[in-house]
Amino acid sequence: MCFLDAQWNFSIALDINEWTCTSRRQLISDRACRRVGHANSCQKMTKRNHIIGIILVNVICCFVAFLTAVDCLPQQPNSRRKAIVLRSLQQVSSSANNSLLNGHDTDAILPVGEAFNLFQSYGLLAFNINVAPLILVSAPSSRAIANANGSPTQPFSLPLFQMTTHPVLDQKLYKPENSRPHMNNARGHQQLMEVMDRSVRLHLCRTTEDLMIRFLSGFTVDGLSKPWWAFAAAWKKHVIPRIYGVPPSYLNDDNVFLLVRIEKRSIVGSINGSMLLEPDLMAKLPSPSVPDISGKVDTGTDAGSKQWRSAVEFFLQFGTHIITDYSVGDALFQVIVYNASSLPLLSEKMVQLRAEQFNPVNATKFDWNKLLLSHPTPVHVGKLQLISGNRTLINWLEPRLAVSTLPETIPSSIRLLGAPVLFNLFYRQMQPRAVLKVKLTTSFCGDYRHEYGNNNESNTGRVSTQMAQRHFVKSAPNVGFVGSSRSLPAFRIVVIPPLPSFSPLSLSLTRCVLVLVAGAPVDPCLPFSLHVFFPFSRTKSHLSFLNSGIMNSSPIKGIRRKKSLLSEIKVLVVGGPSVGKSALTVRYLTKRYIGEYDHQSENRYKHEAMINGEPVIFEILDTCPKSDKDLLAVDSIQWADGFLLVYSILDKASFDYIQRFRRHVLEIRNIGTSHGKADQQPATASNTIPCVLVGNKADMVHLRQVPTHEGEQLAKEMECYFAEVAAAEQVSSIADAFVELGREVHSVRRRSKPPISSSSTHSTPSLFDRMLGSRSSASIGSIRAYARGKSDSALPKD
Ligand SMILES: Nc1nc2c(ncn2[C@@H]2O[C@H](COP(=O)(O)OP(=O)(O)OP(=O)(O)O)[C@@H](O)[C@H]2O)c(=O)[nH]1
Repeated sequence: MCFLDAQWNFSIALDINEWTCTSRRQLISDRACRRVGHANSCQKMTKRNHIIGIILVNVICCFVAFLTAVDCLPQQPNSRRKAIVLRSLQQVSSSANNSLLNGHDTDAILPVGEAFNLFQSYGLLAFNINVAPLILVSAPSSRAIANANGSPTQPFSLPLFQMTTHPVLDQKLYKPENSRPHMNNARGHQQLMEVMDRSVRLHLCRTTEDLMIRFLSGFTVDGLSKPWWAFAAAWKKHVIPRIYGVPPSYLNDDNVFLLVRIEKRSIVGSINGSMLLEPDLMAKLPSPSVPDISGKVDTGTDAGSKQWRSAVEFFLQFGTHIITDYSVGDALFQVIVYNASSLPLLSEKMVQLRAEQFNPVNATKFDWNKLLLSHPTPVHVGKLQLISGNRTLINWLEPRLAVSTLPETIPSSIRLLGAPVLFNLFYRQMQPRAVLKVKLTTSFCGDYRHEYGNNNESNTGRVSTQMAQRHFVKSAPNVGFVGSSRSLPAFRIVVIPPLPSFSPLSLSLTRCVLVLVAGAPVDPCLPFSLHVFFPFSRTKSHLSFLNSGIMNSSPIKGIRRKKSLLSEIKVLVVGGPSVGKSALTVRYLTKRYIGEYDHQSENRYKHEAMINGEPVIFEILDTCPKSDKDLLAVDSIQWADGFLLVYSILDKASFDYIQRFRRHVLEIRNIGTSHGKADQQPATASNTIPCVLVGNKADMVHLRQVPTHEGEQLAKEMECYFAEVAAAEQVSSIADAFVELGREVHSVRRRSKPPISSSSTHSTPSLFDRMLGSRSSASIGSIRAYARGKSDSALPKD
């Protein structure tokens, strides 16, 4: 609970949308404060929030302690991040000042220097949550919400920086290459040759560092002659093999590496302008009234150690970077490992390859695999990986690229070079889901920008702080720049994106304020500290961290309503393995697509939504069948009020699964009717079992195995809603499916008389309870015990 002792009262702008209770509580505070129009109300609210906060902190700390004890939490960084998430959920309770922030309803409080990564679907570089300091302002300003009578308010906080976000997936910028070149005419060959020429790269890397340089070649930071250090500084030793898809024993200098990379840059953009500093605050900057920070920052030998009085001072001293250029797309890569003694032969072959220039006309004459996989024979062929982490496409590609030139059959990306038709098909499937290039440029205060270009003064991989600062002092006295000293191992990169507004349908790349801190250890007193995370660090624990984030941040905690007003809808998400059930569920809950999900266990979530103008709580059970044959336990089926039936349009077997599941449910229902309701008319599935049918992965229509009309036909038979969706790309259509299911459950409930008494609303018997009578009620008991979390019973009453 050390964070409770934190002296600072800085804030971050945290885009956690509706899946945190903090924003909701913040909203409530804000609205209440505006209604009353008096600062006292904020204080009262704050007091109450504070008490609730402390209680929740205690509960959550116990939970974290428990997880740590059972070793569920990953090592320090993740657990630290987890603690930060939890902390963020609580600290808003002391955010009276925040309620004065106009237009910052979704802000939450984290101490400056704390942040964690939420956005894992950005490919190589995942951006992180804002840690912009609030500064205390003692006089009212134009941005402050003054009292109704215009009298001066109490001191309040404002964020130091206001920055815009930039939509990097702007549909206007994205031009999907849909037309397939006609392979049988010269123009088609020419087109394909051009595509291959610009997208295929083979890099012979003599050392592991060489490999890293090639791997991170799209990421640059002005002023750094070796920018990869900045980006790779966050790579943990044990994560690096996973990043390359090569076992650790091969990553040494006894070997050389061939990096095969096929890249598709769908969107290339640049961002003009720069960070804005609040004009009100700019005037106050020389002596901002901020809480004292007694932290000590070790900036290495270049800059020396210094006591930083405030975050602002630190910032002024060290300056910032923002993103000025970026590109979004996807890239396939594979690392092939050879013994170092093969280097001369490999170099010779590379020359030969370059001479051929991947011309598809010539490509067919070549046995590319023989050329690169037979002689010299690699000691290891790494995994095929896509930077975006899109496993579906890799699963599709792997069998098509299998070669048996080696002792075992291994998918080889080199095969694509000799198979233009396959290359073309694959290339068109690559979607813009990963950030492939980022250029960070020094910027400050809107009108200043300087580019170092290639800085030859420092060839150590670290910019010379003294040199940078000399420059800044000359040209812009307020701007500083920090580099790492030679004595320290690497840069720590600090990304401070501002007020992220990740719109549901378009990926927004937040322009980052970035502070490079000389390889200093994370210092709790350091104003800004953060790692850059990579998609390959999506370990199981990382995923469970994310899941637990969703769980812990259940909006239920923030609902201030009588329980009985909220009806509960239990939804079972059903479908064969890997159809995208988790992707759909997480997309609905968080509006985000992560790419990889926990396949080992069922996950249960709660989420508040409006159905027909009424608030409801969706309790969603994301199932996890072991195989196509696993049609789920009867208990789970009985538990549900409705089913979200998911199949993948790329997988006929998953469509068949839905049909088998439907029969299974009907059989269970027949058991129910034969036991207790034999005299009843057998109802159709549709009028008793609310369900919706969803065909997922509609973004990959080229690989479709289930035609739309078959989905429609099945939905017609079940008399239910049907849609083809893509969890990877859509939000609203997925939300529609859930809402539609909620409506269906409501209408079935209305049809089934007698109406449910208000006292039992919270534990509304499921449809199967009602159909199967007491037998099922008893069996559900155990599940209910789980479903009734503490958070429910602790709901404050109006
Ligand atoms: N292209 C594409 N891939 C998707 C989509 N939805 C999910 N995936 C991918 O499909 C794979 C499986 O997704 P999951 O959400 O784990 O599927 P699941 O049904 O929960 O899997 P199990 O838990 O094993 O039953 C992952 O690699 C996802 O990235 C989609 O709309 N489009």
